[in-house]
Amino acid sequence: MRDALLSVHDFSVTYDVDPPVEAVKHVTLELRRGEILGLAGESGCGKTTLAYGVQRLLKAPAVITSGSVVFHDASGEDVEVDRLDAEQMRRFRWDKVSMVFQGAMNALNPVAPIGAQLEDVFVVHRPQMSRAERREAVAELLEIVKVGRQRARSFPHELSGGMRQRVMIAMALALRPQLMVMDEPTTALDVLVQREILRQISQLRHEFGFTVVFITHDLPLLLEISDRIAIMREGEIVELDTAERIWTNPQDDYTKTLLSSFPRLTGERGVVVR
Ligand SMILES: Nc1ncnc2c1ncn2[C@@H]1O[C@H](COP(=O)(O)OP(=O)(O)OP(=O)(O)O)[C@@H](O)[C@H]1O
Repeated sequence: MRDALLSVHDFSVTYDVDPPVEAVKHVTLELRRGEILGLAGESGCGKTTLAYGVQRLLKAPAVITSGSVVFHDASGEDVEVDRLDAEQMRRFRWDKVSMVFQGAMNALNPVAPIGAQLEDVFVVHRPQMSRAERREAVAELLEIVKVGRQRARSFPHELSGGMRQRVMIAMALALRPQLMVMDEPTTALDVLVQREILRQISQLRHEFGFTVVFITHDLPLLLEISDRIAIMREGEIVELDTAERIWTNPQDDYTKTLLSSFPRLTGERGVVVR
């Protein structure tokens, strides 16, 4: 199996407004299997556009103006993402990649128990599963994300924000994707809950072997949880290196500025065991 999971080459996105916004400019990067890649940079630098763009999730006025994206599937097959038709793309998004959005926990249906909502993922995407199998899979998922199987009948409003976000992570894990893109997934949560969830994601990716792209402007957080960090500025990746080297020996002036803008709260990295 190849070490690389996703190869992005010369990828550019422009928002075709007046004047046009070149949101992502000639980005080339390779995601490695099993890593947590942090994507950092100020608001508006293009993080979300890049992450959505490589999955072809952008709508007009966004236009992909250059580049290619190849997904190196665990089966050994190379999937050229830009060549997939609509139906292949839909399946690709669910089976290979999953997303956890900012405030995702508010996307749960308020009038349906969380177990039923998780089950729906299997109803739609694994129609061959029996009801009993689905129920068991849901119970397992709720255990994995430490919500507990006994909560399957709970409604979203009966759960805390942290619990609801765990349910969303369970949903993202349901089909065992190879890549999980998390866009500010825990910013709405208090710091302790956030750390706890991140610790768990880090453990889960070892267990399940998925890759994580974690997007945030919270660089100290990324330093704790990421294997590598890409620093984005004005649509470009100005530096990409291990979290260790970004922390101890940043090369780019902008990275240095970003680092110096955060107070050293603990003086040390590694609150999250990687
Ligand atoms: N629909 C749109 N139309 C026009 N410009 C857009 C649109 N969406 C984003 N942009 C612009 O593209 C640039 C990149 O935005 P993007 O949301 O990708 O940045 P970001 O780094 O993810 O920011 P944030 O951290 O605030 O989410 C910004 O200048 C933004 O104003």
